[in-house]
Amino acid sequence: MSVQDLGDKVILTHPDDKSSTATILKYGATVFSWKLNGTEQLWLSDAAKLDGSRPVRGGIPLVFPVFGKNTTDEHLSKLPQHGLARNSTWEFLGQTKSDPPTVQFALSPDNANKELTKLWPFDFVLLLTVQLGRDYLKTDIEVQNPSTTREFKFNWLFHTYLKIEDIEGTLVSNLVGVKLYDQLLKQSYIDKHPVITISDETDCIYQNVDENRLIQVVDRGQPVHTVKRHNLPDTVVWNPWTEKAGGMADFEPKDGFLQMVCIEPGHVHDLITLAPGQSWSAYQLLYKEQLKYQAI
Ligand SMILES: O=P(O)(O)OC[C@H]1O[C@H](O)[C@H](O)[C@@H](O)[C@@H]1O
Repeated sequence: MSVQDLGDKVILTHPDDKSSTATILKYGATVFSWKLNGTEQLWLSDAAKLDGSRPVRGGIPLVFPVFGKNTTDEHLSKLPQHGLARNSTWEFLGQTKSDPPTVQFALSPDNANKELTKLWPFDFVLLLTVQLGRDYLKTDIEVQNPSTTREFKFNWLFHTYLKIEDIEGTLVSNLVGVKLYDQLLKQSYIDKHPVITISDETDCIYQNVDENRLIQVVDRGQPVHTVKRHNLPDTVVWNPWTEKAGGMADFEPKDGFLQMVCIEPGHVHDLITLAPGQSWSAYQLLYKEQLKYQAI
């Protein structure tokens, strides 16, 4: 059975390898587990809420229609950090393919968090497609504007928590030479480091990253994760480190930041404007690839 609907969550099992699975919570349409040959690829806090009481701390939370906290847009500025997609229960539309197992989820004002759609009163349809490949996990998003009269502006981001052995031996590659906005320093600069190493709180938005750059998480010389993006020009690299992790009630264990790094593909450097009747789509592909240091 390659797709099981268990009520609050859906489990995909690859037909060629029963130990490769993906589990999606309908709340937030959050992929909170991706096992490849039985090995978990995503980091999930031990204190993550999976009961719909708050966004999932880990996996791949979905960020829409705003990344972070907007302070300028009349409506977006009323929404909580990261918007309403991750704290709404999506409708499971069912299986679109059995091999590779592929399923779809939908969100609109009909089923989105009512308190939040009051604050952001626009008509929208989100369609998330999750595909479990033999050695990859692909998440596609389509954002539709069904209105015939009103445009809306939005950000989109896959807030992906990647599981690693040890942050001290890990680096992130192929972002050299990219302009970033450092959310901690509140400064923009070009990252001239050949690779990113993380030894403290890190919160950087890499902007307009060439789509041909394969972002790799490399653990002691071995690429453990490769992230390919389509139509997602920006990538946030985030690690809360000790103090911030200590301040998050749903972040456990408190030293769990040593086993995770967030690589978050999105469109966040500015707002996308979607005209009436138009749609926008993008995807994130997580897969295994040999080491590829690129100079783009
Ligand atoms: O705690 P959350 O609302 O899930 O946000 C967690 C993090 O998300 C992103 O990575 C932002 O760049 C960070 O500034 C933020 O702390």
